[in-house]
Amino acid sequence: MRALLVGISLENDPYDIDYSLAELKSLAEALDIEVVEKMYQKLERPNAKTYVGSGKLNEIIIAIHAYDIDVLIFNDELSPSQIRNIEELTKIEVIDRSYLILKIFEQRSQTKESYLEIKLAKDLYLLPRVQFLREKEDRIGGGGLTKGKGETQKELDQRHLRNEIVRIKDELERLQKMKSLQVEKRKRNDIPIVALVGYTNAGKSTTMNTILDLCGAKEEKKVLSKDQLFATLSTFNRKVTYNKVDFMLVDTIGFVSKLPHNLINSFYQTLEEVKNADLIIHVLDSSSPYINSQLMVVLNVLYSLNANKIPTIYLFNKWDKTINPNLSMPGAKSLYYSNKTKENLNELMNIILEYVTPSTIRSKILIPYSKGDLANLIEVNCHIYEKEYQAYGTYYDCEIPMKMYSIFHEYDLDTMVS
Ligand SMILES: Nc1nc2c(ncn2[C@@H]2O[C@H](COP(=O)(O)OP(=O)(O)OP(=O)(O)O)[C@@H](O)[C@H]2O)c(=O)[nH]1
Ligand SMILES: [Mg+2]
Repeated sequence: MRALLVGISLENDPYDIDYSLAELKSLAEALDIEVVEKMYQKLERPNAKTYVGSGKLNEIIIAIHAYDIDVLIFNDELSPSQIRNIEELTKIEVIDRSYLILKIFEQRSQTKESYLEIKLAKDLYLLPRVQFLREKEDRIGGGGLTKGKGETQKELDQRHLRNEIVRIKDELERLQKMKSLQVEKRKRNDIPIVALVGYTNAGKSTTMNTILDLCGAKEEKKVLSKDQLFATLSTFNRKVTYNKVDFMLVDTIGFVSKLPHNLINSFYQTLEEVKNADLIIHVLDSSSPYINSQLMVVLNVLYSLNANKIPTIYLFNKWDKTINPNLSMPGAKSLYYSNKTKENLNELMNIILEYVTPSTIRSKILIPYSKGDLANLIEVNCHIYEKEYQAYGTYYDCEIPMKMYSIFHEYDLDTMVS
C-alpha cells in the first residue's frame, strides 16, 4: 500500500510539523504501509469540511496520480464527515492518525487489560464510522465487524458495538478495581515505587531489563524491549532488591503526541501507578533529533496526571549514539546513560537508592543503664512507641533515623547475639 501523508501546521502548534509527520511515517510503517510522499499546509484552523483547504486538496489530487498513491493518511483525527468528503473528492481511501495508533495498539496488546482498553477505544472510534470503515478494516487486516451491507446492517453493527462497549466497560471496571487494591496493598506494605516513564521507543523496557539483570532477577521477569513504537502497552511491576533494599520497578506505556481521544482515558488509567511513585526515571532518547518535542509531550502528560511534583531524574539514554553531546536539563537532576555500554549504571543505582532507602527504621532496642548518653540520643531524635525500664537497661520500641542506626545496631534486640 502506497501512502501520502497530509498534515497541517497551526499557529502556536506545540508540535513541530516535520517531527509530527516523521512520527506519522513511523506509525504507518509499523503497519507495513509504504510512505511515498508528505504534504502539509499552514492554517489558522483545520477546514471543517475537508481538513485542508480546497487549493491544497487539488495539489493532493495531482500528487495521488503522480505518485500512484493508494491511501491518504491524515496527521490528526478526522470527523466521519471529513473522511467521507475527502474520499469523495480524491476517490481514494482516507485514514487518520488515530486509526493508525488504534491498529498498532490492537496488534501489540499483550495483557487482557490492554486488549480490552484498546477494543473499547476502537469500538468508540468505529461507532460513528461503522458503515464506511468496515471495508477498510478488511483491507488493513483485523477483520470487519459483521458481513453485509445497507442501512439495516449498519444499525445491527451499531447495536452490536454498543453492547460490546457496555460489556467491555464493565469488565474493565472489575479489572481496575482489582488493580487499585493491589496498588493500595503495595502502598500499605510501603515498598517504594520507581517508575520508568518516557516517549515511546526511548528505552524504558531495556533500562528495566538492565536493572533486573544487575539485581540478579530471573530471565522470565524481564520485559519485552524492541525497536518499535509501542512495544509496551501496559504497566509491568517487578520487585527488585538492590543492596538489601527492596523497591518496585515499574515499566510503563510509551507516550506519544496526538493520542486518539478515545484512547486517552485508558492511557491515563494505565499510568495510574506513576502517581504513587517515589521516584520517576524520565527516559529520553539522546539519539533522536526530536528529543525536545518528545520531552514536552511527556512533561505535559505528567502534569495532567498530577505527577509533576514527584522527584524525577532525567536519563539521557542511548548516550552511546547521542547526536548532541551538549544535551542538558538545567536545574534538574540528570544523567548520561547507556544500556549498551552500561555507562553510569552505578550512578543510576545510587540515585535510586537515595530515594528508596527508608529514612527511618523501626527497632526494639535495649540500652544498658551505663550508656545514659545513648538513651538520651533516642529520647531526643527518635519517635518512641514504647519505653520500659527493665533489669539490664531501658527498652525502647522506636523509629530511628537511618543515618543514626549504626550507633544503635549492637543494642538492637533483633540482631543482638544472646
Ligand atoms: N544504542 C542503544 N540502543 C538502546 C539503548 N537503550 C535501548 N535501546 C534500543 O532502543 C529500542 C527501544 O527500546 P525499548 O526499551 O523497547 O523502548 P521503550 O521505551 O520501552 O519503548 P515502548 O515500550 O515502545 O514505549 C530497542 O531496540 C533497544 O535495543 C541504548 O542505551 N543504546
Ligand atoms: Mg517498553
